[in-house]
Amino acid sequence: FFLQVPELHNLSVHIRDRKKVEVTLECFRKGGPNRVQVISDFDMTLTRFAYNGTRVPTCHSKRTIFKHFFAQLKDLLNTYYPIEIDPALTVEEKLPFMVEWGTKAHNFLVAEKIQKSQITQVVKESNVMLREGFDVFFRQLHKNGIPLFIFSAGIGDILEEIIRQADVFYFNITVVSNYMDFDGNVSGLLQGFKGNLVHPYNKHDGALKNLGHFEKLDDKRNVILLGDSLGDLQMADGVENMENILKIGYLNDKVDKLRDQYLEGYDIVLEKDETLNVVNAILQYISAQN
Ligand SMILES: Nc1ccn([C@@H]2O[C@H](COP(=O)(O)O)[C@@H](O)[C@H]2O)c(=O)n1
Repeated sequence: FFLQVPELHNLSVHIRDRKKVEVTLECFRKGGPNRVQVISDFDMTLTRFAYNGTRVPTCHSKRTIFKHFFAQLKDLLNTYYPIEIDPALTVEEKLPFMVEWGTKAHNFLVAEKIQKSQITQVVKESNVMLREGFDVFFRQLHKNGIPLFIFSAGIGDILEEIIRQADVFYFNITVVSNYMDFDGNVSGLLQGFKGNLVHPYNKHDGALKNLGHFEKLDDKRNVILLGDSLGDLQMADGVENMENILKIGYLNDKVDKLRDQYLEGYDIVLEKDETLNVVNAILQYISAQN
C-alpha cells in the first residue's frame, strides 16, 4: 500500500502504526468512496498555516475581518493562542480560556457593528489561503459523492465565503461553526452570534448535536478526520455505527514539543505540510477502481 501512495514517504509524514493504517485503508478501499465521509476542521487544516514564512490569517484574524480591531484581537491572539497549543496544559485546563477567547472576540465584532454586506469584500481583501491542492480535494469529494462535514471554531459566514470565492462550495458540504446573527435591515447589522459557542476544545459533542446530519449518513461508516489541534481529535465522537476511522493531523506549530502528543491521537501526522496532497492521494487510492 505505502508504495502505491508515494506521498506517504515524505519526510514530513509521521505514521503512528503503519500496519494499522494499511489495514484501515484497505478497508476503505474495499468499501469504496460510497462508504466514506470526511469530517474536517477549517482554520489551519483546510487553510494554510503559513505562506512564505508569514502566518496566514484565520477566520478571526485582522487580515480577514479584524482590520479595525487589530490591537484588541492581536492581544487576544497573543494571550490565548499560546494556551490553545500549550503542551503542558490539559484540555480541561485550556477549556475556560477558549470560552473566554471566543466570547471576547465575538463581543468585539458586535461592537464593531460589522455588516453582512461587508463580508464578501472583507474576504476578497484578506490574505486567507486554502491549502495547496484544495481544488483537487473539494472536487474529488464532490465528484465521488463523499460528504464533507466542516466543524470549525472560526466564523461560519466567513469560512463559507472563503470556500465560495474559491469556487468549491459544493452541495456535499455541511458547515457547523459560529454563525453571525444579523438584524433584519438590508445591509444586516451584526447583533450577536447564533447558538452555543464552538471553540477548539468542545468539538467532541458535535456529532451528538448534529444527529440529524449523521443519521442521514448511516451507510458512510468509514471516516477520514482532518484536524490541526488536539481538540479536533474528538470531532467524530458519537458518529454511530462507525467502522473505521483514519485521523490525519496537521502539526503546524511547536512541532518538536507536540510531536509525541499528536502521534498518540492522530494516525498520520503531517509536519509543516502546507498541502492537501496526502489526503488527496488517499482519496484517490480509495476511489480507484479495484
Ligand atoms: N477568537 C478566536 C478564536 C479562535 N481563533 C483561532 O482559529 C481557530 C478556530 O478555527 P478551527 O476551524 O481551527 O476550529 C482556532 O484554532 C484558533 O487558533 C482565533 O484566531 N480567534
